Amino acid sequence: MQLLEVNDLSFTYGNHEVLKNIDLSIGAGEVLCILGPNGCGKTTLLDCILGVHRLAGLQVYLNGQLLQNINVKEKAKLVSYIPQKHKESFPYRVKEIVVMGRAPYISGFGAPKKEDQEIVYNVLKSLNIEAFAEKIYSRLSGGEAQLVMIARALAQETDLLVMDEPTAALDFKNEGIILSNIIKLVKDQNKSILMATHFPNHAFQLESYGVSVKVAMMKDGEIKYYGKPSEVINEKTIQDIYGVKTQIIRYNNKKTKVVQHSIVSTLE
Ligand SMILES: Nc1ncnc2c1ncn2[C@@H]1O[C@H](COP(=O)(O)OP(=O)(O)OP(=O)(O)O)[C@@H](O)[C@H]1O
Repeated sequence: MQLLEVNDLSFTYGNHEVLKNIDLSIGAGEVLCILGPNGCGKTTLLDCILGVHRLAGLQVYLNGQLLQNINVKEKAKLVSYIPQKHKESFPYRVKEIVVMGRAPYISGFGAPKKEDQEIVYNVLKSLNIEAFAEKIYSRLSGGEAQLVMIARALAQETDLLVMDEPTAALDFKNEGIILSNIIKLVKDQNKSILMATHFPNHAFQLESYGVSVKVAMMKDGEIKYYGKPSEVINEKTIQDIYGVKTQIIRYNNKKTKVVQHSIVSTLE
């Protein structure tokens, strides 16, 4: 059974058809990267899967259960969401933000138990950010805040994590830190990740580090190419999707000792 299965999903805003006949699936320990130009429907697709948009038919299954049949609390135990940017005006401490991930396990008006606090500490430790615990979340840098969002999702203990452009607005170093953590989550903890990204090279990098990764390349609300990064991302498909000329470079990744692909745009 797949963790996530999407069958023939179409979605319209008013009479604007934004998603057309989307099929995809994610199993345990797999990553699916959604690639595609601005406005092609990536966020709408994530929102349909998260249940933000109401669906009427039999299109989305989480852990074998039809999305509409899962109540909010149960859904929060199956899938967690890591937003692109998260603004928090109240001066919460990091540990308070992360403990919010425990909400589906806390009953009614109950407070987090010792066990919840331990889980929070353990996830902060697993991401090497335990030193942030007492810091005020809204004062963190973009990269630090993104790690805290990942920590909150891990505290939620779901097998599937949905990320909307997890490295948007991050500098080169922080982008690498987030990607390494994604690799660890999948390889060490068998997590599954659905992520929208603007960077085809992210998919190549995950592949070269031995992650089981696929890409869905979208254009105008449709998935036009679907498969392993090294099999579907190339000069032709990128030209079709984004309308830009590129060149794929292949080189030996000294760390992984495998041939890694990288795509660069060739400016005209
Ligand atoms: N709430 C809405 N009501 C009407 N149209 C919307 C709404 N949200 C998005 N759209 C439209 O749906 C299309 C897909 O938008 P979406 O945000 O899913 O694209 P995206 O691929 O995530 O874009 P980006 O890469 O810029 O984040 C766009 O044409 C957008 O204008």
